[in-house]
Amino acid sequence: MLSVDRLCVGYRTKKANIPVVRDLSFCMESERVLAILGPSGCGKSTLIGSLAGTVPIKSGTMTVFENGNPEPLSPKTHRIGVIPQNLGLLPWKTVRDNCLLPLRLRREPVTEERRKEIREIWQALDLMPLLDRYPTQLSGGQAQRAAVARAFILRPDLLLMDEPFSALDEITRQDARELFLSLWKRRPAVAILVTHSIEEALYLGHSVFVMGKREGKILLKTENPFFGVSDPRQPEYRQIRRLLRGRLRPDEEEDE
Ligand SMILES: Nc1ncnc2c1ncn2[C@@H]1O[C@H](COP(=O)(O)OP(=O)(O)OP(=O)(O)O)[C@@H](O)[C@H]1O
Repeated sequence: MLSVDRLCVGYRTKKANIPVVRDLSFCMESERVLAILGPSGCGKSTLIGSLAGTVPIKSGTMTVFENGNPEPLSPKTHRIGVIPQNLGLLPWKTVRDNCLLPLRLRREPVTEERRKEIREIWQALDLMPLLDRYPTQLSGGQAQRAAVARAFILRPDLLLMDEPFSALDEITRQDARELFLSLWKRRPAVAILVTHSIEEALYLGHSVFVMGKREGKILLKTENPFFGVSDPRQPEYRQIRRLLRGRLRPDEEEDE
């Protein structure tokens, strides 16, 4: 389980302090995906960065409970798989080396069993013919698949995804979502997905948050019974979609 309690994060520039997230609290059970929606600039990437350990927090706690024992979330002690907005592939390394880098940094031995699993991930993502290419030699969709592979190869305890499929056309995007889901089901981790797509949030999130423009406030939290359901036609689906759409409109924030 992941617990975030009264998290405050901001940036300091030469001229000002910029508070971005204030007193944000939420809890996630194991093996769940949380999808976060919110207007541009509301602090979604900042939250992802805080959880990944790349953006320093001002106050608050982020705790992982394993077998009931609390431990502060840290990239040193936890496996945190990140798919950042820019994918974060190193241009001077091949797809193979990019994918294996997190394991090498952690000095993890690649056992025969692990090697088999890595191969299966590459095969599932159709990366085998691309392993010796460099990121600049990949299409947007191929690069995205390499970033997804890299995150899953780590066997993450926590998987953080910042608009991982945003650069893809609609058909490739649908394929990428399905691939993500099948990989996640094999080895379910606590996962947080930032997206601008309501449909994507409802396909990939067990629960969905809508963040507001001001101070990373959560305007709406909803459970989503349509996780992994493609082409839902039930009225309840349309109802949740309408609710989320309404909450994403800027003028809806004022009445909170
Ligand atoms: N390094 C930084 N220094 C100063 N301000 C920053 C920095 N990074 C982000 N910000 C500011 O923090 C706020 C939140 O940015 P963030 O990238 O978290 O938003 P976001 O919700 O992910 O946006 P988008 O949907 O456009 O990606 C914005 O006002 C942004 O200008």
